[in-house]
Amino acid sequence: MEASLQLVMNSMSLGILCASIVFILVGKLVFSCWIIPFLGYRKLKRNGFSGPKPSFPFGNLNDIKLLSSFSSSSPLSISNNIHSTAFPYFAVWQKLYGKVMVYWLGTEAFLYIADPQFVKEMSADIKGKGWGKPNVFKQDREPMFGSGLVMVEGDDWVRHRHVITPAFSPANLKSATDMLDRWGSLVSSGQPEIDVEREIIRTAGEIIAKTSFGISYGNGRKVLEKLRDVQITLFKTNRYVGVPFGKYLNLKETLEAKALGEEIDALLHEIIAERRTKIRGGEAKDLLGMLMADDKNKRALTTKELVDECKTFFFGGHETTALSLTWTLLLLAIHPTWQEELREEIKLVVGDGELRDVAMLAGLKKMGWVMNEVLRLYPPAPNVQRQARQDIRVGKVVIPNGTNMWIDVVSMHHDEKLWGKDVHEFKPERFEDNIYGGCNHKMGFLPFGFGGRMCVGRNLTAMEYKIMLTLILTRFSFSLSPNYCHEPSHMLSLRPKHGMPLIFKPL
Ligand code: HEM
Repeated sequence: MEASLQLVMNSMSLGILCASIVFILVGKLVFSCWIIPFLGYRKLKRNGFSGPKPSFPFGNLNDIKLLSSFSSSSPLSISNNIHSTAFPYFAVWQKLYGKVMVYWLGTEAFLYIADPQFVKEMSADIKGKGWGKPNVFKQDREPMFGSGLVMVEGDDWVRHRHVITPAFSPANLKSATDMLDRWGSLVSSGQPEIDVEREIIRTAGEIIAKTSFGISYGNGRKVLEKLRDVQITLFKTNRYVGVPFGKYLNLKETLEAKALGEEIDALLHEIIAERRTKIRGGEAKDLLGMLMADDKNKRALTTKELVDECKTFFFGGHETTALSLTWTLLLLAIHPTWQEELREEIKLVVGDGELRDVAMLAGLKKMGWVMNEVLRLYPPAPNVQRQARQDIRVGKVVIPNGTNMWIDVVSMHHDEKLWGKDVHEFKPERFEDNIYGGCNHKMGFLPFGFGGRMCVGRNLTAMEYKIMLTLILTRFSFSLSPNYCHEPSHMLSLRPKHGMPLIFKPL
């Protein structure tokens, strides 16, 4: 009798324990998925920020999908007025709620900002180290960037940036010449149409693999191909970023990205291990070598940090530069007078010789204007992201601690009020005497971001851009293929959705 009473008591306590655990778990879930976002919503509203009404648990994801489905592409007309094509939902919401408003990715609030004065005021007192990067993207994009420089924060960011910045020295760009040889043989074999997007991304990948990691394209290509696969997987339109348990709604994509991320890590571990043996032999001239040379220093990066930085640089170091060249070739193909202007400038600065001396690049001034104008009209990094790590006062309003921020660079670069009536025209001369291109606000032109977290690779990019464009312009003239279909689209970077076929003629 006593034994069976004990058994009942035991199973009751077990039942109570299980019920308590379930209660706590459900409570935690409701708190993090519903109460916290709801309190955040109220705080943002109290501060006067409005925006499209979110629904639980998807936020505005369904509106984004719906409005994106109306976006159009056209094989015939090429307009540089791209904001409503690439970001139709922001274009619609901006008209309704203004240039600073709130939208929701699942249960994550994002403060959308397309007003340079607001960017200036919100960043006035915050140093690079004080900014966060949205946790929701850190988790989602872990297979691509890990905790590399783009995502890392606080004292770790200071340490990474300190180790990395000096490593940006003039790079070996021989592979650009190899690309042009490849194009030359394609043209002479009777195939004058080339998809320059694919070709240039390949070459820029080759350059970063060689110059930053001292590895052959063969090895680098494996990493780049897998990074590209992760990018495609992560940017499939049907994903639920920000939705609680969203990764389980996209289980196939989540597992695919994770597996690819692990394969990339394994390849990079191999490359790093190989370099460790070489460095002992005294070879440390490229980015990876320099990042590893400090191994005994207490600021040195761990192997996991090195792997993450390699991923970051492999990706960040080739795609943006390649896209700036790709969009340049589009604009030069439809503005042949600018092709001629640049050829004339090259003749004056470089003569008939070869562009060997990096100092010559500074003389290519018009090419610099063209690069800035392309980065204005088609910024390869179309937005800059931050997360508040403290309450931030901007005039009368407060951005609450933890708020994600999405700064819409494309919108600011295409804002008639900032640039004037000719805002959508390709006019490189607007940068002739003015590094801000005549924009009436200094924070209105942000192709490389702003403040302490501004892009570390911007000087390398300018160099690579000028060398590659000089090589292309002195060997070929080019025009647009009738097969080109103009649809700039957002897949982390701003890219031509249907590639960039051009017709090349050797000079
Ligand atoms: C046209 C070419 C490029 C564009 C448009 C571009 C754009 C950007 C932008 C907008 C940011 C964010 C800045 C911010 O948060 O304020 C960034 C950061 C970064 N970029 Fe670039 N980038 C380019 C080329 C490169 C290259 C060639 C490399 C490396 C070789 C590179 C490596 C990085 C890294 C590591 C960061 C993170 C910096 C930090 O948070 O401290 N980028 N870039």
